[in-house]
Amino acid sequence: MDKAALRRKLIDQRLNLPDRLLRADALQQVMRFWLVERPDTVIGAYWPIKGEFDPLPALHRWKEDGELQGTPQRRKIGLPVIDKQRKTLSFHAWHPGCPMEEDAFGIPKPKDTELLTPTLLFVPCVGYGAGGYRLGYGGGFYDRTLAQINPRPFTVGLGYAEGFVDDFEPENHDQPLDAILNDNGEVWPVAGLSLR
Ligand SMILES: Nc1nc2c(c(=O)[nH]1)N(C=O)[C@@H](CNc1ccc(C(=O)N[C@@H](CCC(=O)O)C(=O)O)cc1)CN2
Ligand SMILES: Nc1ncnc2c1ncn2[C@@H]1O[C@H](COP(=O)(O)OP(=O)(O)OP(=O)(O)O)[C@@H](O)[C@H]1O
Repeated sequence: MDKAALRRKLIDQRLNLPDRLLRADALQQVMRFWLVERPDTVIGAYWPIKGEFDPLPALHRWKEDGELQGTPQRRKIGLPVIDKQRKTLSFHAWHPGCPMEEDAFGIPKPKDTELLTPTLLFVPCVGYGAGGYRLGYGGGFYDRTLAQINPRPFTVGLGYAEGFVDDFEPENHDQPLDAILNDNGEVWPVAGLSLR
């Protein structure tokens, strides 16, 4: 199957997931437990489209949990803003109810908020495979951004279990993710397997 057809199949399957609410709930739980071990105070995420898992409720709670730490911690959430010339992403502060506008793809993005430097990025996956490789919508935005960004944030793919592609073949420009979480838990890196 070519990449475009695989993309269509996976998006269609995701839009028609019968038990998406249960799965979304499970993945939010997985995210929240996973985040407990992390030192980050600035996290980049995304505004969900096309049946993507919504990471924002769990992140908003993570942000509020920051205030409850022994020493209260100011935590920030960023959403992607497309740089049209460079075809890369930058991340701008978001909080519920903050002013938004639509980007070139009709996706809401924060309007004129602070530019952030996330140390952790949650990356939406249409599909994903062994080795932390992911399939996106084909814009190459994350690949291009990750190829240039310095220092590189820790990257964590998010997707439902259905998005796993058994025989996914990465291309040269594909940037592998450091971890992948789905509704069953952390599925990459695989415990006991160390390639890097
Ligand atoms: N929620 C979310 N926001 C995101 C991304 C993402 O993957 N998810 N992006 C991650 O990069 C960037 C936007 N990238 C996008 C790239 C293409 C399309 C899109 O709709 N493309 C057309 C044509 C695709 C094709 O040529 O096959 C389409 O799907 O109809 C949407 C967003 C930034 N924001
Ligand atoms: N580092 C890079 N520099 C220049 N072009 C790149 C780079 N990485 C990827 N591209 C280009 O981006 C295009 C799309 O790549 P690909 O199909 O892997 O996107 P994707 O990962 O599905 O999309 P996205 O990252 O936007 O979700 C490819 O044609 C590729 O040539």
